[in-house]
Amino acid sequence: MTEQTDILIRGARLAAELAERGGDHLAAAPVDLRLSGGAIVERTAAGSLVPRVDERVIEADGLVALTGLVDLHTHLREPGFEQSETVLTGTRAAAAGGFTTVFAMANTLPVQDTAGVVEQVQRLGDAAGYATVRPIGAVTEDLAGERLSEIGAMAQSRAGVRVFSDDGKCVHDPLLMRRALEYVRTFDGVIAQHAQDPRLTEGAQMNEGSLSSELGLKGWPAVAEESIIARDVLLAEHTGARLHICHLSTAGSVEVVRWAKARGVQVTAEVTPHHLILTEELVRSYDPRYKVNPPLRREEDVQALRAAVADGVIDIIATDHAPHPVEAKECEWDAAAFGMVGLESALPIALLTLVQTGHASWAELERLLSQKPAEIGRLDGHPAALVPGEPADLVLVDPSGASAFGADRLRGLSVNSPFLGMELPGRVVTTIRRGALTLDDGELVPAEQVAARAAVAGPR
Ligand SMILES: NC(=O)N[C@@H](CC(=O)O)C(=O)O
Ligand SMILES: [Zn+2]
Ligand SMILES: [Zn+2]
Repeated sequence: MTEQTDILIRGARLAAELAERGGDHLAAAPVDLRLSGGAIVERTAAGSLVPRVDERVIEADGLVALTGLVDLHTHLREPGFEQSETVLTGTRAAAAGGFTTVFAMANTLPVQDTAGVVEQVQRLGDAAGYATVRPIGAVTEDLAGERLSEIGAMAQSRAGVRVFSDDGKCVHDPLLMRRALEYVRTFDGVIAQHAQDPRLTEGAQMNEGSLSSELGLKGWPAVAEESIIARDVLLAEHTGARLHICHLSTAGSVEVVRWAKARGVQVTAEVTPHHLILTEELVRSYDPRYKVNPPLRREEDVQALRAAVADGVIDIIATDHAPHPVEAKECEWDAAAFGMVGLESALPIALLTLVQTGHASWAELERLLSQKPAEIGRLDGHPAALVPGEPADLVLVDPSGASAFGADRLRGLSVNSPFLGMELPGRVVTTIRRGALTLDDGELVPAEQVAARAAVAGPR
């Protein structure tokens, strides 16, 4: 059972060859792909490769193949919050969503602010085997915003951390932010900022505007996000370091990032699937499933974010998968936790909001969800394309039709998805990591089998 089986994928269409926006996913010529020893070894026109004895054949007619998805913003919750998610359960959700790598946010307990903790998280990921886990290091000790964490030790550790973030909290002190940028610049790292001015958002519960007044909930102004982004792009310019902005949520943030990019600042930006579709109107229900940080904004913001993906101001889609236990969500709005799970719904929402609306082609989707996040995170061992010689990390998607997104689609420990019950396109059919199946015809491969394969392959 544990030895590596070769895989023959027959008749897949490659996302990379579907470069036209609004085009038909059958427009590309189908290909056969042979995977062996963890790599892609052959690629030919469909119908040319003959299955070998013992080779696993996957019929992919009508399916689109992308390089494995990479999430630069996942909360795996372990260590410390294992009732919400663990590295194992979170990476199972990742595999179900077509992800082969996740970057694990640092707001664990203990916080991922030492070499020991990041190495522990990476080891748990290696052992589980469902996805490559790349820990993110905290910028400040205990996320307290007072002293820089052991950034150098985490970068030099076995985990080789390149992404640092206090996500959940903003690095608010400009001097600390400056020092952190100067530090990561020395080894080509990046600071991923959760842009939220804490003073402007004290007690905030939803987007600030006429609706927050109407509902009597304390507002979260757009300027609380935009002012931090404006400051930080200037600090990035001053230091010459790389800056990444987490979960952009307002039209104004897009304009600030556009301005910075035009000046040549090394800034990249992410948007979550939920901010590409949901608006503050949902808060009228007072259903805490819609409570998230940053808050759901206005329709104009949703449209501006989609347009920013289309014109390249926004670089990537990241899930901000934020699992919370039932008690933290089935309560009054004010008392509920901020956050939504998102790994399993990311690709369907991206198809619905970007590909089906003509904002992005399939080829661009592969950049948004795989190539560019890998580049920002300086991820080693990620395939640049589905061509011979590259690692066999890939996903097969069935874009035809739509179906109700049910709780059965959620494979992590928590069920706080805002998309339950929605008709969504795009079923993730097969996920392959390092040449081994993690998701097989919509079903997760059993944990023992995935772990045994991962043990044979060794840590990446
Ligand atoms: N997005 C959220 O609403 N919550 C995140 C923190 C964060 O991403 O800021 C969490 O850790 O729960
Ligand atoms: Zn955040
Ligand atoms: Zn987050």
